[in-house]
Amino acid sequence: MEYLKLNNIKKTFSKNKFTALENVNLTINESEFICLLGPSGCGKSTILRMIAGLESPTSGTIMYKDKPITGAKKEIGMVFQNYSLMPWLNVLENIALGPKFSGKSKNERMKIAKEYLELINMSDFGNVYPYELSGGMQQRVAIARALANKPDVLLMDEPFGALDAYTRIVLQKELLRIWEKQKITIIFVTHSVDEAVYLADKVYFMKSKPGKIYKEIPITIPRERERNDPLFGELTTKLLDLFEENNN
Ligand SMILES: Nc1ncnc2c1ncn2[C@@H]1O[C@H](COP(=O)(O)OP(=O)(O)OP(=O)(O)O)[C@@H](O)[C@H]1O
Repeated sequence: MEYLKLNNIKKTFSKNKFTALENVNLTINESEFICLLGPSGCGKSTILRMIAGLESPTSGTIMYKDKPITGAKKEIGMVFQNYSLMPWLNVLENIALGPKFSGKSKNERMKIAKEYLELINMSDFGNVYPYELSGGMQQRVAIARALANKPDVLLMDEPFGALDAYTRIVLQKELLRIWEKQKITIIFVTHSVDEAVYLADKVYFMKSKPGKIYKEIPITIPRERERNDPLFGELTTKLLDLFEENNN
């Protein structure tokens, strides 16, 4: 059985007849950490939205455990760049939202929410409202909220893009800790070469006009990765060269 497979995907938006993606083939294994990297407009978010079942391909198929994805699924969760927390709910209530929609009792959902609050090291912040938290903390809560649905696959669309450099590094490390503990599959969209090399098992570098996957780069640096590892520098240069080539 193949875990997650995109077969010859084409995506044309009917509104403007714009072909955003063509010929996209991608096979993702269970528990892998994949980064989609590439210039603005190459279709990274469109790929995520299709895997999430929020858009459908114009042609081609997306198979999850050998079944086509035809709409949103509980097994596939998503985290966006802009936190998307409900401002009128406190942290625990935000995390408990998914379990609430899936019909869990108040006791059960609060138990689940506390478990994930602990996972993100924010046990003391359950009663706090999103506006009282820093961007980094809000994004931690958004991750916990997605995980509380117990997804097998987590789609992350530039989740750290709006954070300052230091917070971003801290959350990258946190995310790896959570990924190793939860053994989920992560598909992570980023513009940052450094972030992709730090996080991914494999980086898929994409090209635009039309968007396609141009190269698969396995990141072979042993974990925990150090940015001063010579291989880190080598892979970073290789990916930066791909950006350069794609701009010419
Ligand atoms: N609903 C839509 N209707 C028409 N065109 C769209 C739509 N959504 C995306 N596009 C276009 O499809 C292309 C791919 O968009 P997408 O957001 O997937 O790219 P991206 O690589 O994620 O970009 P960025 O890195 O800037 O977020 C872009 O040219 C975008 O303008």
